[in-house]
Amino acid sequence: AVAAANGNPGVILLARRESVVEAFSETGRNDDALPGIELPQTLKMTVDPTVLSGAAIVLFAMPSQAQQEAARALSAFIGKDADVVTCAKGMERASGRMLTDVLEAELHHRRIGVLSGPGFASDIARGLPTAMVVAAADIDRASFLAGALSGKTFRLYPSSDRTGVQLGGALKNVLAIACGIVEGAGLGESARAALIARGLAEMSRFVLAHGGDPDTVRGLSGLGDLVLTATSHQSRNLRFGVALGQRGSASGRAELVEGAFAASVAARVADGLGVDMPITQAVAAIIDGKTDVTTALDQLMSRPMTRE
Ligand SMILES: NC(=O)C1=CN([C@@H]2O[C@H](COP(=O)(O)OP(=O)(O)OC[C@H]3O[C@@H](n4cnc5c(N)ncnc54)[C@H](OP(=O)(O)O)[C@@H]3O)[C@@H](O)[C@H]2O)C=CC1
Ligand SMILES: O=C(CO)COP(=O)(O)O
Repeated sequence: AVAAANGNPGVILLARRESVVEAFSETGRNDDALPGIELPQTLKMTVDPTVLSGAAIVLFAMPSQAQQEAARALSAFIGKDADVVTCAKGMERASGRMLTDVLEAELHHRRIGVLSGPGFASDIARGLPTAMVVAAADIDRASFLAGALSGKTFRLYPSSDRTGVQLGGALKNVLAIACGIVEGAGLGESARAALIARGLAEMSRFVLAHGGDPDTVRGLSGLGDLVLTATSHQSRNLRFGVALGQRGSASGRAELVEGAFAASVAARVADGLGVDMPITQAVAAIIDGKTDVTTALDQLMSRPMTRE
């Protein structure tokens, strides 16, 4: 929607359900996803995947665990010269792969980018000021994407560190859950600040182990998104964590909580790589029902002292 609002001609939203397209043509809105928000009149919507063949930029905006399935289903329709950009914040649960690796494996020979950073969909769609980052292996491609998608209220910074940008987005969700747990359990705002700072150190180590730039997570994707989702109740990850902290242990979730997937994937991958990620490990153990909040906190606080 923001790409259409920014004056790009021919922006098409490919929906899965005919009912979404019908509702949009009647109301000019998609109340399922963005209740009450008027979408740009220049936006077109369809369920016909053949529209992808003419697209120069294809944004993959479905949840992380659906990206492979969607790529497989849509691969034949996407042109060979298209830039395909994942907007999801996660890692593939079964394999532990980064989403750029998932898309590269499915969409041979297309350029795969990443869009991430602090921005609630409803804020962006309402035209509130937002700054995010778009990464491509080639910085010139990232600059092209930033120029094509940015507008007066939506500012994209180009980056060539796809690894740092996407892992920042995936891991901040885990830390937002941790901050929610701290809030729900009434552990205080000092504890939240400590989690943000130590969580950022975990992110850096994980990014470095994947060959990315550890400094990337101090930018919009990473610190920026963590500040947003660790403090705003608009965040589904934060709200999920608050409920966990109030109950003391895990139970079901009604909406998409990407960090609940990312916690166990990142914990498993970190174990395999020998990367120290105590907060992520604790969140994964609480969600998987292997420990409770009180025990996890005791373990975090009794870890051997190390230099910051
Ligand atoms: N919401 C937000 O504020 C932000 C979200 N993100 C990230 O974007 C990603 C999507 O989040 P969000 O939009 O909130 O999630 P939603 O659960 O709202 O899903 C988004 C869309 O994905 C579609 N979808 C689900 N499964 C599939 C599939 N297998 N194939 C094709 N399409 C599918 C859904 O279609 P249908 O409607 O038919 O179910 C829906 O239209 C997440 O990784 C999230 O972290 C990033 C920044 C901000
Ligand atoms: O990533 C987001 C904003 O940057 C959205 O966060 P939630 O998925 O926690 O709602």
